[in-house]
Amino acid sequence: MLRRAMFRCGQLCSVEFDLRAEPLYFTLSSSPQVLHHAHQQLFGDCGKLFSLHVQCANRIEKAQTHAEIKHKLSSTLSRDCDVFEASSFIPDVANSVVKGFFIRDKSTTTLSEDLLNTLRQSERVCVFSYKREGQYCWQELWSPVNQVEGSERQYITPAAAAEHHPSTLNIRNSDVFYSMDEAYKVLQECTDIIPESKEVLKLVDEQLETSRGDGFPVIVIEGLDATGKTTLTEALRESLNATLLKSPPQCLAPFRQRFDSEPPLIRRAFYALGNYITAAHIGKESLRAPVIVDRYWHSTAAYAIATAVGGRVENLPRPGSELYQWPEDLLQPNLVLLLTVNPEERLRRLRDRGQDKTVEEAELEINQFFRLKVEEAYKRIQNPACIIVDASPSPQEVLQQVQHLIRNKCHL
Ligand SMILES: Nc1ncnc2c1ncn2[C@@H]1O[C@H](COP(=O)(O)OP(=O)(O)OP(=O)(O)O)[C@@H](O)[C@H]1O
Ligand SMILES: Nc1ccn([C@@H]2O[C@H](COP(=O)(O)O)[C@@H](O)[C@H]2O)c(=O)n1
Repeated sequence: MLRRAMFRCGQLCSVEFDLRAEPLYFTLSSSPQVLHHAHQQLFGDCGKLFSLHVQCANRIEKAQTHAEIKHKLSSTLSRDCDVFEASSFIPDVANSVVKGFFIRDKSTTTLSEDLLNTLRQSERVCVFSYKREGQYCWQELWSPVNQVEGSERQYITPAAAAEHHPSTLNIRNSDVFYSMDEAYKVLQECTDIIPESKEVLKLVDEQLETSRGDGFPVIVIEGLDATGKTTLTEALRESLNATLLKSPPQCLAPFRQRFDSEPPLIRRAFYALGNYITAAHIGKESLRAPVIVDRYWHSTAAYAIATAVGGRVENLPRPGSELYQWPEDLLQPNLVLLLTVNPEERLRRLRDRGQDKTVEEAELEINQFFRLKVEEAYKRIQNPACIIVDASPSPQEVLQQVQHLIRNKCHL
């Protein structure tokens, strides 16, 4: 197999060197180019530098191999190795991103080389190494025996930042699905390796009738975990004499853990299909009574986008991006309410629920960027957009606030 570098001439390349800052951007050229200071810092004076990516035509195998490598790198490499997420892409061109890793090994051991050599024995894994001479740095195909495999030198050439963060380019139909068919295809492609896919597809097939006439209102309650969705949806069910549904629906519960352990392509397709099953239930139930839905497409899209996009909130797709548009073939609710509480109150609620203190604090601290991105993505979703509800007051006050909104917007 021809091994082609992830970082290639003609493409813009990025390395998530520091998650709090912009990625470091560069291109490649066949003539030597002087590195900027920041690039020198990244490449450093340390001994060994590698890039690594999966090259494979089958998207399911590629996603799984990438996830396996990510796990291996983080669990095996010593503290002397830094592993950065890296991409190469064509600016503004959807699905042009090739994802991989950049490894900086400061140790004197051969741990990273041993691991890379093992990975490299797979036809699908390509490893390139970097050499420095003064202010110049270039990449070459890496072979542990001969050190380099005589490929042409490609010099690292500093470049200006891309207008759109690379992780936004591959979201459509990899992280977020905008039609049932696209999500369905992913699970069809998985049936050999994940037998449960067949059962999920069967459940989807059984629920195809999703059209809804002028039935009762459908109200979706969204929000991060521990914002009070369960508490509120139960109270609304009683007070409105409504039917309470969830996405993913109960019939998918036995499969959830299985799909949660899969890479984003497969996991997100599973949740997308869950929404279509819930839509079918909504279609039927809203003929009889108002329907309250605990999480729906806003959650599926917001979590998927926030996970796919590295680093800061500023890296999210811009407001108004088509990535925030509701899928045309998915039943729309009449009202979507987003419960928000400040991080301290959410932490208190998580604690009261009995979650281990250190774990939850670590989660809030480490995932601060993630939480901000999920909340912001929720707010950017359109048609329908969500209405923000301050869920900090007591459960009774939140219920009253929401009942008032439902009366005004849905005339219930
Ligand atoms: N308005 C409120 N004021 C104070 N505590 C609340 C309020 N609403 C819910 N809680 C408490 O906060 C915790 C989380 O609430 P709940 O389980 O309803 O959240 P959730 O959004 O459904 O969470 P998850 O998505 O993780 O299931 C529970 O212990 C609940 O009793
Ligand atoms: N409609 C939905 C609902 C959930 N998800 C995914 O599940 C996670 C949150 O679920 P909870 O049981 O904790 O509420 C979240 O990570 C989402 O990725 C979804 O995609 N779509």
